[in-house]
Amino acid sequence: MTASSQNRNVVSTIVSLAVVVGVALRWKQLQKLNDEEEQPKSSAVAPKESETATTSAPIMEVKTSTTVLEDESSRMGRILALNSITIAHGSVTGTCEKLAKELHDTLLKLNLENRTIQVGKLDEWDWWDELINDEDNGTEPVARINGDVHPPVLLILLPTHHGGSWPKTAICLENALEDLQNDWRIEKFPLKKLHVAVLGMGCSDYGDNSMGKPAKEAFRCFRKLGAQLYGTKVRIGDDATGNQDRVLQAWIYHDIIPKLTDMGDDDDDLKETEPDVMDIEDIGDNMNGDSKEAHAEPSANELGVIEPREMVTSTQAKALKKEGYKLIGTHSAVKLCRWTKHQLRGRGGCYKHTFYGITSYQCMEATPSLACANKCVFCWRHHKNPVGKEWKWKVDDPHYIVDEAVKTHVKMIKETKGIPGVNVQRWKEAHTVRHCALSLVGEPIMYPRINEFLGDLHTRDISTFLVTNGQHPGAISSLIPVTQLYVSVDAPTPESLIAVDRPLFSDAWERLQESLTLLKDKGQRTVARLTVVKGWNSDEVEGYAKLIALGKVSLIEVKGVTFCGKSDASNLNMSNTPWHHEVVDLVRNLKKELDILRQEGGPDAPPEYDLACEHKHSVSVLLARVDQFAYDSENGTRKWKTWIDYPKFQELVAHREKNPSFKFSVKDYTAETPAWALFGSEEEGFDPTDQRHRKKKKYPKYTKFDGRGIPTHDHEKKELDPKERQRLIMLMEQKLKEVGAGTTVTELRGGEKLIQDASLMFRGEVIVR
Ligand SMILES: Cc1cc2nc3c(=O)[nH]c(=O)nc-3n(C[C@H](O)[C@H](O)[C@H](O)COP(=O)(O)O)c2cc1C
Repeated sequence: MTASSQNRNVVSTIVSLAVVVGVALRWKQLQKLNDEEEQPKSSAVAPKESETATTSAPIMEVKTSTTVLEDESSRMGRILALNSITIAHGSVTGTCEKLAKELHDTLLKLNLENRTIQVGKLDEWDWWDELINDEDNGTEPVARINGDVHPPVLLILLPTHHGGSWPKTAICLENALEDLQNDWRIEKFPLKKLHVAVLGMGCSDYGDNSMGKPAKEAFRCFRKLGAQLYGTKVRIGDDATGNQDRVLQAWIYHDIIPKLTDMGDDDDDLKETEPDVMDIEDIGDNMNGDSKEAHAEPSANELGVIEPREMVTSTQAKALKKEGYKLIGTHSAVKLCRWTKHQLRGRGGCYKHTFYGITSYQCMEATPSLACANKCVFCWRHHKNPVGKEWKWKVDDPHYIVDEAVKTHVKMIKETKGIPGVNVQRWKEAHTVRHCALSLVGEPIMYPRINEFLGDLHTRDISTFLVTNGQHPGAISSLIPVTQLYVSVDAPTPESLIAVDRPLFSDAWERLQESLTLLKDKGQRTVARLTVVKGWNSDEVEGYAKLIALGKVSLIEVKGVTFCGKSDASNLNMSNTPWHHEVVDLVRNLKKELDILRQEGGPDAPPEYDLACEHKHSVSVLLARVDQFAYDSENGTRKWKTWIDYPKFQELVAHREKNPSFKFSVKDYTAETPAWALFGSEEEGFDPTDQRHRKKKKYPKYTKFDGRGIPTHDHEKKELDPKERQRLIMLMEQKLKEVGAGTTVTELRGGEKLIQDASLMFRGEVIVR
């Protein structure tokens, strides 16, 4: 039992249930008064649709009694109010929320007479108070005057979290149900007047039978507490098959609507009879729903089919295409990177150009596996791709994928000809793909024929930058040499890894550690990639250092997260995006921690790293191994060779192809890093052969800003005079009036996003992510 529920019980053991109810009511009112005092006026919430007269459905107005007026600070109506229908969801990544809205819309269209319909998040109610307090705010007399009396209906949508646990957003309900069952002072079937239906969401790819557990538990608890359950089974939607919409429809049309429209004046429901309690253990097998269309897709066994299914469902394909992905075969995709377009227009390349000398306009972003075993909070795909622990889908031919990927990429290049400012010479060269970034979406290393796929790219003289999230150590150890092999290190502790990556594997931390350890013996260039999400994984640098030490990686890339616009599936916003100087600070601290570990010595001591390059434009900094990439110039200054000799790499892999016992290593294909790409250079990692594009050149370049984003220092790093500061403050205030305090994201042609945010107005760049 939780601490909060224990407290509640300690307080309430001194009074009878009747008194508890009274106290609870008063306490709730007092709480609300307190809350009101603490909250600024501007945060007052607008009335819900169902509380206003603006909805098209004939919703009964219930705000007539004194009790309701007393309770007016509450946004949500009472759960046990007669004639109420409450839709409550515990959504974290948006699925249940979306389905709850669809259910709400469907019920509104039914024009159910004399009902209030409300929809909200579970944590908008105090469930203990709601479920023991059946004083319905005076709705009963009003309802009786109007004729029909309907029992309260509660429709719950619950996602599944790790190992079948309830998501944080639903713990409030879990605790209340547990307390209600365990509290000896409460009558036997306290919820007998309540009608309940529960819908579960989960993902069978977790493969641990956890799918829908919270929904099943809720179902059992409500039944134990005497509630009238709609349907004898809990329906469960499955992300892996994308059947959520069908399950919702089955729930609505088979379980909910027949009951809602049937019950009419059926006062039996309100009679204080013993409910028909089904043996709880019987529920188990029936949990998946009783109508065929509500089921998760039938298994291969059921169909007698041996052929595995295709990875991407039609819903997922639609969503991915909408985001600009060109799907290839049944599990691969390419997409034109914004940096490709940037460099074609002479506006600078990506950080891989700065750090490693790739030509961004000859780089193809691709993946042979749209599926992934994580649902990272910063995933720029907003989780529209499938998830899975292991490959269980049809396998396309690797040569077909490479062929189609290149053709599709070149087709997209052709289409860029019309973009203003495209450099014709570069555009022509761009028709030859020279690099492949396998970091687009999903987990490339999951593809069972990844080595053949990579080999095909190498025979076409295409370099390979492969990024894995470290959940498949087996695939890392059997991987052939690639130009650069990355493992994403998204969090420094097991707890933060679960919070940030939201992995399918319960041993995700151990898998990451094993993957990093395997990097030590790969031979070629290896990279630990850190994506900094402010407030999520930006602390505990010591933890990062320990992880990195496991692999003794060649390079450490630290990059600020890119904000990809608001998404149902992500809680990120602009405040999670670090400034470049914050990333630099983190990198300096990381270096210090690595130095400490190195000085401590021992077999796991990391090698020496130093800050080698930066690309301010994409908030990225590179730490490189001194022994592999640094050398002293004649005048004693440190120089770097982080760039790649691509023809040499192709030569080496070709040699290895002929003679598999041939080994080569990092130093065999390094190349000199130009001065403009080095950390601390004037150019901040921006290739001087290109032109940095600044918005209308409206403001001069500033070098320092205060916390609000107002410049404090001019382009020569001199402090601005107070008069100029005042002018800029006024400009910012004016902008704030225009665009508000938050961030607006406008989707531009080609999927780029324009971020409007007053705090960025003096940064001088077009902020397209
Ligand atoms: C952090 C996290 C952990 C999850 N763990 C499980 C799990 O253990 N078992 C399962 O069946 N589904 C699991 N899922 C899948 C969700 O239940 C599923 O994606 C659901 O549709 C999410 O609903 P929501 O978008 O409304 O939050 C998990 C999802 C997340 C984000």
